Amino acid sequence: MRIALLGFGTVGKGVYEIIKKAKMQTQGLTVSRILIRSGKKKILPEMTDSIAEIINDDEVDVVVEAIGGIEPAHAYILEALNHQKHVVTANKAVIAKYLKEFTDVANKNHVKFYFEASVGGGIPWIQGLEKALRIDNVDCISGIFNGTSNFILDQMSKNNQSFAEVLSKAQKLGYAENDPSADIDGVDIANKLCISADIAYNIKISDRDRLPIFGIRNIRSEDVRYFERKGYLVKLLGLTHKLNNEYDYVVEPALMRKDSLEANTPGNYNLISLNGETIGKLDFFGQGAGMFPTANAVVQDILDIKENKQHLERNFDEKVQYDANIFQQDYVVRANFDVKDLFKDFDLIEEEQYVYVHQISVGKMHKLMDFVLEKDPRAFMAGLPDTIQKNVISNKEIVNQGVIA
Ligand SMILES: NC(=O)C1=CN([C@@H]2O[C@H](COP(=O)(O)OP(=O)(O)OC[C@H]3O[C@@H](n4cnc5c(N)ncnc54)[C@H](OP(=O)(O)O)[C@@H]3O)[C@@H](O)[C@H]2O)C=CC1
Ligand SMILES: N[C@@H](CC=O)C(=O)O
Repeated sequence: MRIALLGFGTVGKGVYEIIKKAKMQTQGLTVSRILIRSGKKKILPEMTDSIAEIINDDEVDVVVEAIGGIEPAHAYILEALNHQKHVVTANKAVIAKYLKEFTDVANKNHVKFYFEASVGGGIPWIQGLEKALRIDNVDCISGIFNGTSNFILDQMSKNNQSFAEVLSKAQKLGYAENDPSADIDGVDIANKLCISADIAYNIKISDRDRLPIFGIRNIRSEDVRYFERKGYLVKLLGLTHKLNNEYDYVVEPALMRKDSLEANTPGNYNLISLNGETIGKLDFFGQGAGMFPTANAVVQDILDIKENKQHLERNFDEKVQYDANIFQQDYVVRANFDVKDLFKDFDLIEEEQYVYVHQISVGKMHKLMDFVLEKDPRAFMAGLPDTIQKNVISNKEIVNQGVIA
């Protein structure tokens, strides 16, 4: 099986190295072409700067897209599929946007489009989710989906290092995105949660602007210390529930009890959980970022193609509506002005520079935080998932509160 790598950065190099090792299972795999940018030195004989050369090479069976970003990745993937080449990618940004289009084009051309590495790095999460869906409806997905932000929060907590110091370390280790703001502002998690929800609920999330996303850009060492004194570690979580024909969705910092699985997820590790009707809560744990864990997942997809292993078929056509207010929970806010008036409709407790807001819906909280940020762009907030419950002003029945309850 002949493979063309598009991009020779962290992931591309990792795939190349794993395949070169030629272990029993990877025998028969050859990297025959590598796309690099024009003007870059061709240090390997397989290197080319011509995408047309790759697309028109009849001997290339699988194209691995590892350049990242939206364009030209989107165009290259479509070209490869339309030339009857299987495609494997780790690029969650482009998949979150075009999963349905890629799936349709792959089906039309009778080739595979596989993307295990795009969510959870080396963790077999997509396959685990798809396997759960063979039997169960999945009504909750939650967890730590980003290695860089988890690494930052972990190091800030364990080594008392500053945010900037640890971010630069995560970049050197190859965990962070080209533009690391995607990692720290929650956008990378939002992409991974969209892909997971698309598969779990068989939908296409398109209106991304409505989704509540709050990152860890504003967290300070003093916040980390204060929450630790209260018995919590801060984690950046993604969470979605499905209730009948509605789903919610949020990316936000959360205070996790020190003995929880999330609090004990270290470094670049991810912990992703689902809740299924008969399987109950199922947790997936492993390295969510980095060269070899990610490349490992890419090579697993290539082997699945070689062995003609089918993944779950989805048409992403279910009609499930987004609702920002299915659940409510307690939140804590830090701002440099008095926020009590803004949250006057809720029970409040003030402690040091923090205000705890009792039982506010996720959608309402994120809306009010937009006002807080207008006055104090450095303000921070975190949810307390231990307190999550069905929104009292909604009369929806909770069938199952899922993994976080
Ligand atoms: N790193 C990780 O831990 C993980 C990464 N991913 C995803 O994998 C993908 C690749 O990430 P990663 O390897 O870390 O990124 P890198 O930036 O390390 O590598 C990308 C490579 O692609 C090259 N490239 C970019 N555009 C082009 C182009 N138009 N033509 C040819 N080459 C191009 C870049 O060249 P140049 O250096 O010249 O810009 C670079 O060498 C991304 O989508 C990322 O989100 C997914 C899971 C984990
Ligand atoms: N930047 C991402 C890489 C893997 O998806 C992360 O840190 O998780």
